[in-house]
Amino acid sequence: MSLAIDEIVDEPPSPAFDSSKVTVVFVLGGPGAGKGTQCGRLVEDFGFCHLSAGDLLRAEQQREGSRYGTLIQTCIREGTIVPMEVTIKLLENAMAAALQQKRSGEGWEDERGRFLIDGFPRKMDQALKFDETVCLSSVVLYFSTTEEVMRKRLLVRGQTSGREDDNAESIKKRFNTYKSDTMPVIDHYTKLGKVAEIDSSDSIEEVHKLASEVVRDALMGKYSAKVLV
Ligand SMILES: Nc1ncnc2c1ncn2[C@@H]1O[C@H](COP(=O)(O)OP(=O)(O)OP(=O)(O)O)[C@@H](O)[C@H]1O
Ligand SMILES: O=c1ccn([C@@H]2O[C@H](COP(=O)(O)O)[C@@H](O)[C@H]2O)c(=O)[nH]1
Repeated sequence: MSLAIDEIVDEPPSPAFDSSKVTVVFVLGGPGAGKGTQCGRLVEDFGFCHLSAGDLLRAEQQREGSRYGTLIQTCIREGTIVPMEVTIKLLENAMAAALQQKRSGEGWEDERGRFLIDGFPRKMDQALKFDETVCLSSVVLYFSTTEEVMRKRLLVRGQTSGREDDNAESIKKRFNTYKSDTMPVIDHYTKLGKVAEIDSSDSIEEVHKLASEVVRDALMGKYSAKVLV
């Protein structure tokens, strides 16, 4: 007996969220560049849902019964990248939960949504996988400043943050990982015309003005999502 099957077409999986409805803005920059601070301001301006990959990982690390707790703790302390499957699943779940809440306000009508994904993708494998399976990103906000500025900010933050990685030794490791793993991601998106670089050396207010202008342009489609090649 022969079993008929349809033609087998080797197509990539379609993303979980449609990028014509769901806007994903990646937020990158070195440790302490000011990503989280600026995301907070952009949420107020534009009604984004702000998802920090680091915060999601720290919450998973603390969650009772998590099978990834120890792995996440080690990676964070050593400044290395948690395997992408864990981070991408946490982000996808958080996006689905935010969309299910059916928020109101600009950018959330008719099953739409807008997300600032902070501190992600940190490595090329994450970038490719997220764009392919979760949602094609539209723009990357890249906050750039010097290591000296970042180190100073992190050491000040470390006095009160309680973060295991805001100390001189971890900061050094995080800078190394940033250069080896994250800079190639920024180069990749630069080639696709998706990167808006913002100098974040200035005061929070000044950086916010620049970031706000870029995001306004991005939401008007200046950085249209391109298919990765
Ligand atoms: N423009 C700025 N001028 C001075 N201090 C700043 C500025 N932006 C942020 N900070 C301070 O620097 C510290 C790091 O900022 P923030 O947490 O936003 O950085 P981040 O890029 O999200 O860091 P990480 O990647 O480590 O989470 C915080 O204490 C914050 O208050
Ligand atoms: O995609 C990611 C994002 C973060 N991590 C790990 O978390 C820490 C802290 O991240 P912050 O953005 O500074 O809060 C980072 O150093 C990595 O160890 C990750 O693995 N993957």
